[in-house]
Amino acid sequence: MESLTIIESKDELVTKLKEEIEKRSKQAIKERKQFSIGLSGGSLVQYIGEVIPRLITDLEKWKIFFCDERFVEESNQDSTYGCYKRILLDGQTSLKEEQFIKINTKLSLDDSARDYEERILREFNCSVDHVPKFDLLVLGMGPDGHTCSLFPEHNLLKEHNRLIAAIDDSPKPPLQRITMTLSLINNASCCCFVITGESKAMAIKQVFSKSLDISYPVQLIKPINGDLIWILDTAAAKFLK
Ligand SMILES: O=C1O[C@H](COP(=O)(O)O)[C@@H](O)[C@H](O)[C@H]1O
Repeated sequence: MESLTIIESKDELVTKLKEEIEKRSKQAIKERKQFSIGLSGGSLVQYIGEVIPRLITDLEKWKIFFCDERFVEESNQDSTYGCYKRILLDGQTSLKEEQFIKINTKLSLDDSARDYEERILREFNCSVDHVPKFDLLVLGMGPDGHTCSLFPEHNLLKEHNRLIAAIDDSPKPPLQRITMTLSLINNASCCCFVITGESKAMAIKQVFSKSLDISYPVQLIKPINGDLIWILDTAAAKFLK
C-alpha cells in the first residue's frame, strides 16, 4: 500500500505521525511483543520529540534504531542519538537508554558500521544471511533527494551485500556517517517519509512525476513487502497537483 497525506500545520503533522506510529506499534506488540522502529535525524527529531510523549503504547516494548547516524560523539550537536537523547530521555518519557541501539564511535568508522550491523542482527535474532524486518522506519529527505545517508549518484546506492554501510565522503556534513542500505530499508514492514519545507518542493515534484530521467535516492525506497507512506506539508507539496 502506498499513501500520500498533505498536511496544513505542524499540529496536523504530529497528529498524523502519532496515528501511524501508534497503529504500527500496537500491531507489532500484539503480534510479537516488541516494536522495532528506525528513526532518522535532521528535521524529523522535533516531530518525533512531540509525538512519542503523547503516544498510547507500551513504550517498554520498544527497540529504537537509527536509519542513519553521523559518526560523531553523542555530545556533538550533529549526533542524531544525542538530539533524541536530549528530548526523549532525562524524564520526558519512560524510555531507557538501553532501548536505543546506537553506533559505537570509539571504533573506527568501518568497524563501527560492522558492529552496528551485528547488533541489529542480534536484536532480531537473525543470522547473517537473513535480512531483519523493521516494523517501521521513519525517513526524511534532503533537498537533493537523499534519504538516510544515501546520496545521489553515490556508490552506496549499489551496495547489495551489507545491511549497514559506512560513508566517509558525505556531500552533507559531517563527512563520516553510518547508514542503513537499500536492502535493509526495503525489507521493512513500513517506510514512512516525513518531508517538510519549500526547499524540498522541486525534488518532491520530480519524485512524484515518476520520471525515469531523474534518479533520487528516495525513489529507490520501495518496501518489497510493506507499506510506503508519504507525509508532506503544503510547502514541500506545493508543486503537486
Ligand atoms: O543528514 C540528514 O538529512 C536527512 C534529511 O534531513 P532534513 O533535516 O532535511 O529533514 C535526514 O533524514 C537524515 O537522517 C540525516 O542524517
